[in-house]
Amino acid sequence: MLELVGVTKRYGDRVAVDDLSLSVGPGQMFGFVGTNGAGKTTTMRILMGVLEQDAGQVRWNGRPADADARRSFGYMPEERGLYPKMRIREQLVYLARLRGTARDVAANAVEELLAEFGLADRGGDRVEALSLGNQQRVQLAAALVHDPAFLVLDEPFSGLDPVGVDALAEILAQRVRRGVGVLFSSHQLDLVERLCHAVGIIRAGRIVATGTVEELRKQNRPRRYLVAVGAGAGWTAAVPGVEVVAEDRRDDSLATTVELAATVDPQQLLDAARAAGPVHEFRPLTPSLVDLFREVVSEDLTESSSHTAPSPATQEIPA
Ligand SMILES: Nc1ncnc2c1ncn2[C@@H]1O[C@H](COP(=O)(O)OP(=O)(O)OP(=O)(O)O)[C@@H](O)[C@H]1O
Repeated sequence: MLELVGVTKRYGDRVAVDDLSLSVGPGQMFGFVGTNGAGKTTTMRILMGVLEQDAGQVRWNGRPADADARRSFGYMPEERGLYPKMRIREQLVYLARLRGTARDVAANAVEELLAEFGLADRGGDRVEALSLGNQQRVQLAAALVHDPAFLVLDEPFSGLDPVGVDALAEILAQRVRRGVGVLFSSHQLDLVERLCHAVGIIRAGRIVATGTVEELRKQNRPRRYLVAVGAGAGWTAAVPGVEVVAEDRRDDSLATTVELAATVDPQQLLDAARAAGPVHEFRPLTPSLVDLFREVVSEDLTESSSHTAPSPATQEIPA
């Protein structure tokens, strides 16, 4: 189990990570999402010991994470870090050896990984001879080469084509099935929603929502329904606590998106719709992670910016 407890990091006056806590269990895939400059990379660097936090703690299996613990982690840093002139096979063996893997074990692991990543015939090439997407695969292989117990991946899917995304997702899923915990950042929210057991949304250095996507949907969120009725507008007035969010005129009906107050039973809404005219469609609207993300990152921006000390030259603008 990996835990961050109350981690805070400042760069001068700027609070990049603010009292951040999260945990990722064994065999859990955790998606770390947030707007540009929200603090994801800083958090991951602290997790790996590349940066030191000003307050808080990184814990691994119930104890403060030390160098040994971190050696058992696999890391794909934002700045990447392959040697462009070095041959791929040689480089991966070297990185595994740095992490304490015996030479023959490393050599076998590298051959397996090259095959897994579809690079079996490129092992003798220099990194710089590969396409960017393939360099990315080698970078991921480098994070996996010492059979890590935990993976920290900064934007591992960026730059991969859809086939590469699926291949990497499967490689990670295999590790997860073997009990490896994975924390990765991504701006590809559809992918995060598809792959992750849990997500954490970070805004201005703080976790503003965390849990499964299903849990995030339920957290204090008004329920929305789409109702298409062969009648004019205004029928929703019959049910107190129903607010019309959008209306869309169709050939045979008016499709109304409504938000229900907690007191409203959706059956009342259906009854009112049927009383108004023939009901062509009636369904709850499930927000995607993109919808949830937009909601939580756009809430209370005035409050979120108040704990940073903005400098006009460097201030990030939340999306
Ligand atoms: N070395 C540094 N010196 C000063 N400020 C920094 C430094 N590194 C990061 N920051 C600031 O800390 C904040 C968090 O940055 P960080 O790179 O962790 O965000 P991020 O969520 O990874 O963003 P992105 O999605 O764009 O990669 C930003 O405001 C950034 O400008």
